[in-house]
Amino acid sequence: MKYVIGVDLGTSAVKLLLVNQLGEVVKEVSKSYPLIQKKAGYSEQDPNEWVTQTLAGLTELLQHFQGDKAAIQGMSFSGQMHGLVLMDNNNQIIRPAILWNDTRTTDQCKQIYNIVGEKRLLEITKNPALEGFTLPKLLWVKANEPGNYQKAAKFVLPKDYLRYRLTGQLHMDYSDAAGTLLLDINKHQWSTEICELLDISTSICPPLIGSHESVGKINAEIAADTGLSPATRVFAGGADNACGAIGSGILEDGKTLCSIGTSGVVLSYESTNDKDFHGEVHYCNHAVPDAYYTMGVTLAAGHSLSWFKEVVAKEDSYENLLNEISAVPPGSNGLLFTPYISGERTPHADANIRGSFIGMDSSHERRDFVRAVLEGITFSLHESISIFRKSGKQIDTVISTGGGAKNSEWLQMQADIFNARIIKLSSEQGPGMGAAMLAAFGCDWFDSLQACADTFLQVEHEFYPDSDKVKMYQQLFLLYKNIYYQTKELNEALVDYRK
Ligand SMILES: Nc1ncnc2c1ncn2[C@@H]1O[C@H](COP(=O)(O)OP(=O)(O)O)[C@@H](O)[C@H]1O
Ligand SMILES: O=C(CO)[C@@H](O)[C@H](O)COP(=O)(O)O
Repeated sequence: MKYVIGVDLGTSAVKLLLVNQLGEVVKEVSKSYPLIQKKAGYSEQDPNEWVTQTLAGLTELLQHFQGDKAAIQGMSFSGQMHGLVLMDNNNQIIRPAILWNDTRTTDQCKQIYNIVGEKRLLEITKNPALEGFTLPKLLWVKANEPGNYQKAAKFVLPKDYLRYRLTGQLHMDYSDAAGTLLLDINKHQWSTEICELLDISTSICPPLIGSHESVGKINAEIAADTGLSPATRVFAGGADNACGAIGSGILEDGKTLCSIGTSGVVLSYESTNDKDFHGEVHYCNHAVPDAYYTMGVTLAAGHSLSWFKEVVAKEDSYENLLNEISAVPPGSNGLLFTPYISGERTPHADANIRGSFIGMDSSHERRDFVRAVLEGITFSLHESISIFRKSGKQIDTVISTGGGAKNSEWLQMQADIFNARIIKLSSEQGPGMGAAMLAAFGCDWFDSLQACADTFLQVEHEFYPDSDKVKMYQQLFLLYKNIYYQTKELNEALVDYRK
């Protein structure tokens, strides 16, 4: 039997999958690391933690592996997108990574629009200037930490840094580069125009590579430390959402993914890059050669739930907490929640908005709040589904993955709110599975990623919308949508009081 390893460098943890030739997950290991939040709106991580935890994870993954280590033929990566990792001339880390959910860069987004122009930026990158993207972070360091900027020889994204530490080779793949706002997504090359306009040296941009392409072999030292064979081939990998799409079989037009990790994403396959969503959703290169995808992003999806659990039920398991919600009807007995605890991206690109519970009543219990949190997250994702439907896309089936797909009640809620059939695959680890599939394809196990998906991916369960609940949620969604407009001004006024 042959094997590959998929490494998903998430925001909450690195998840490693050992997958055999049949697509079976033989072993799964997860190692978590903290977020560093020095101020409201700031979100950083120490890149060394990613490496330490990945190495510990690989060691654990291989600890009781009985087969021939050389049979583990390939490894690839999926990574949280947009995070800025700055490296000096000696490839040393200059400062902590500034992550995708860090929203300190509103001024830099304005600067990009003033200098490049909104229309030109959309033409080149297909995306608007959003706080979470990498280019505004680079400009923030340039303006606020000139000493660090001067030292910067290269910038990379999180999983590129991890791959570098495992192989000694530095690259960035197209799907992740698409989330930097520096890639000309039609030409598949760094935009010298944007670099020149913003006075950024193109030498800071790393070499580009395809997601399924080989970057070489694992370092001998890393192999010895973890128990891997030094013959293990390493493939570039991709952005977590691109890999999540591959790992969920989103490989042709008409397929839609809902992923609930720390962030939440509704993603749709695009065979071309010529559609115009006016920047309402992100438009990126897929990790599949010559393909694209569009997506709407809820900044704090799973994060809203993990935050709520941390505040009110720290010692409880997710299973216990979510068990309570089946006793609560849709609408959580008159309680609504907006998941804007870190600001929002789709459909409101707004770094200052914050979350609300609306309708709190003395009769409400913890379970009402839990249900309201899940409904609020799902309503937010439904805003992205609505944008896609408005553009003419037919969405009757959605593949659901990520931590949020672990709970059946939540999957049924997705069916009722999206008014679509929800498919749960046998592994909810879409991005890690996608990374494993890129390695399997790179190792020539299959002629195409689709052939790999046909072998690797199995439907475990389907959830169908309940027509009565669909109607209730349609009414509640109208109320939910209104909360943003009713709370926007209040939140602007509260900015000065935040940490
Ligand atoms: N048993 C569970 N049921 C429902 N949601 C869960 C469960 N376990 C974790 N989650 C949610 O999944 C999120 C983590 O998802 P994951 O895909 O691992 O995230 P990431 O890739 O960002 O690290 C948590 O923030 C939590 O909200
Ligand atoms: O910023 C985005 C997409 O634009 C996020 O989706 C990140 O890619 C992080 O993903 P998770 O850690 O939630 O999987």
